[in-house]
Amino acid sequence: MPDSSAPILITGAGQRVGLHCAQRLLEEGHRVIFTYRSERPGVQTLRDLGAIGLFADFSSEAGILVFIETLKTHTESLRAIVHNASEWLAETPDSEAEAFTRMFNLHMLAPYLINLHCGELLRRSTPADIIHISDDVTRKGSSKHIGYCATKAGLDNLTLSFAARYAPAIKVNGIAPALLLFNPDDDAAYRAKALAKSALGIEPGSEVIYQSLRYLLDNPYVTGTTLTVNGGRHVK
Ligand SMILES: NC(=O)C1=CN([C@@H]2O[C@H](COP(=O)(O)OP(=O)(O)OC[C@H]3O[C@@H](n4cnc5c(N)ncnc54)[C@H](OP(=O)(O)O)[C@@H]3O)[C@@H](O)[C@H]2O)C=CC1
Ligand SMILES: Nc1nc2c(c(=O)[nH]1)N=C([C@H](O)[C@@H](O)CO)CN2
Repeated sequence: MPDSSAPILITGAGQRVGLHCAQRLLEEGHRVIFTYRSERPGVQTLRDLGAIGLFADFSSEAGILVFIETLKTHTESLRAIVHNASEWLAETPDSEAEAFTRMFNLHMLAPYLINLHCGELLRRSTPADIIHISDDVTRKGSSKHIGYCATKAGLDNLTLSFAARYAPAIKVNGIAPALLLFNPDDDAAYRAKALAKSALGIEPGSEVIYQSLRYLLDNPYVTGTTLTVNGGRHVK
């Protein structure tokens, strides 16, 4: 059974992948602290399961720093930090810079500042992990989500730097998924096109990320690695 004394922090867990992973961590005996930006049914679900929910908006430096201070009033240690919160924004006319800045803050500045300011909380747990949820698309770039892809690529680089900085006390790894879950407004044509991009051709759902998370949490000899979970897009 995992050591349930130090909680796991997972960001953006009010829905979809984050909610699923938080629920699975709770099922397996971990204490969980999660962040949410919007009040959703999943937020109450996690509270009812005993998790601590903290509001956080990582779209600005101020919001990130306020969260860090709030977190430290709720725990003196952390088993792991899972940086899951994300926005998948395409380029839209006249809002390119605003969207880029939001995603830079969310995908890079928040993990950077949280990792730096919470290193001591992680050092009070053995083992200790940081896990960045990135995106397989960083392998080749994206013509339609340029800012998203660039900021996720920056997150991949943070994995390398923090792995070097925090070894051997804290393992730092990434998970780079391709399609996991469609969004409600994805039409049939989009869904067929997306499924055709991978060798395995499925919409796997959130459990494949929990399986990857479990592997990284349990394996004492993996750091500085980003796991590709992409259905074989790279061999298609
Ligand atoms: N879904 C997929 O197919 C794929 C997902 N990924 C990655 O996997 C992870 C999980 O994906 P998915 O579950 O679809 O993610 P979502 O798009 O559902 O986003 C997760 C959460 O991030 C939170 N969030 C967004 N912006 C902010 C912000 N400024 N401050 C704080 N929280 C914020 C949202 O909170 P709220 O709802 O409270 O506003 C949301 O619930 C993400 O990192 C994503 O990039 C990678 C490839 C494919
Ligand atoms: N924060 C999010 N990031 C991503 C999402 C999402 O819904 N939220 N979705 C995708 C797509 O599924 C893409 O992988 C399909 O090719 C990517 N990132």
